Amino acid sequence: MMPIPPIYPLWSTQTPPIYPQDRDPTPIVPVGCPDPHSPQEAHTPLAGPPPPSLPPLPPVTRLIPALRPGSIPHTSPPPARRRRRGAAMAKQYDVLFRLLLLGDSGVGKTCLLCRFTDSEFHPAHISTIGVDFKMKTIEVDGIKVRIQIWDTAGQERYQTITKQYYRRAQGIFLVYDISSERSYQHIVKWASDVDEYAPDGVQKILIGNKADEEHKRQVAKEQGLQLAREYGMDFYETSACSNLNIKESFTRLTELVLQAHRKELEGLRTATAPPELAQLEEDEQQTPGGNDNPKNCWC
Ligand SMILES: Nc1nc2c(ncn2[C@@H]2O[C@H](COP(=O)(O)OP(=O)(O)OP(=O)(O)O)[C@@H](O)[C@H]2O)c(=O)[nH]1
Repeated sequence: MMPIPPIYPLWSTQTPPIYPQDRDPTPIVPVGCPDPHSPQEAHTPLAGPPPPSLPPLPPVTRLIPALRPGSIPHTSPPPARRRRRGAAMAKQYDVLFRLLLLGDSGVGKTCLLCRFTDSEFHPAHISTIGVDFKMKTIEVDGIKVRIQIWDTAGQERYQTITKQYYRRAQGIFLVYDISSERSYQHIVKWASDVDEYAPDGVQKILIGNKADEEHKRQVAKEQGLQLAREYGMDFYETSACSNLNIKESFTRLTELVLQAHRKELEGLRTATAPPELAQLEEDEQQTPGGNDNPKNCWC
């Protein structure tokens, strides 16, 4: 029979002895360190004289690259790798640029994106945190256009982050929900933020989403058209749920961006490398959100 160990209350100042049966047979090895008990990792001393002492390491001046506003978060590949990947992608597209989805929380920005890139619709609302993106290549007027579509969080608290992405967009969707008068009224505020933070000449279109919810409609189609006219924008009523005008609206904004950058795109067919209006930052497989988790963020 094993002796019964004494009970040590939590408030006891006495250190309890370690009984052999209490010892953890597996030593704790910090993650990332070689396991000193693993035969493969065992350290074998080198034969011969001890190695000469190494020169002192230079002082570490910067461990983490500074993140400029609107720059690529720390997950982005180094420039050389990006260039190589750009070259590898060269055969697959003629031009690359970036579109941004803006609008109140819950208007359906993520659903529009998922419907367009993956032909999927998610009935649950999981709020985007910060920003996320997906990519898709489409052909417009015989030009293969690779588009990065950035999905931003509609919630007020993320707007300091999301505004940093405006300035690198070539095209912007301003999205409201036809069943929410409030989201329609807020378009004025979104448009004024775009004027303030996005580059001159950025292309915009207005989207009234959830057009399938006719019974809940609070914003007449005419109101959408009127607002779009005031801002000089194209207008679409869409439904991510029933796949109404999704391809049409994404293709239209792409066309507008192409038209706006016609000069830069001249000689496209003779160019050796595709012009990149936006830098190719990551391919889909490597986005933190990936294509599997559209709600992950880069913030
Ligand atoms: N009926 C209907 N529901 C939609 C449509 N688009 C989105 N929804 C629903 O609206 C809710 C919000 O959609 P999201 O795409 O997550 O909204 P969001 O604008 O990305 O929201 P944030 O990430 O918080 O900014 C979800 O429950 C969706 O299923 C649509 O076209 N029709």
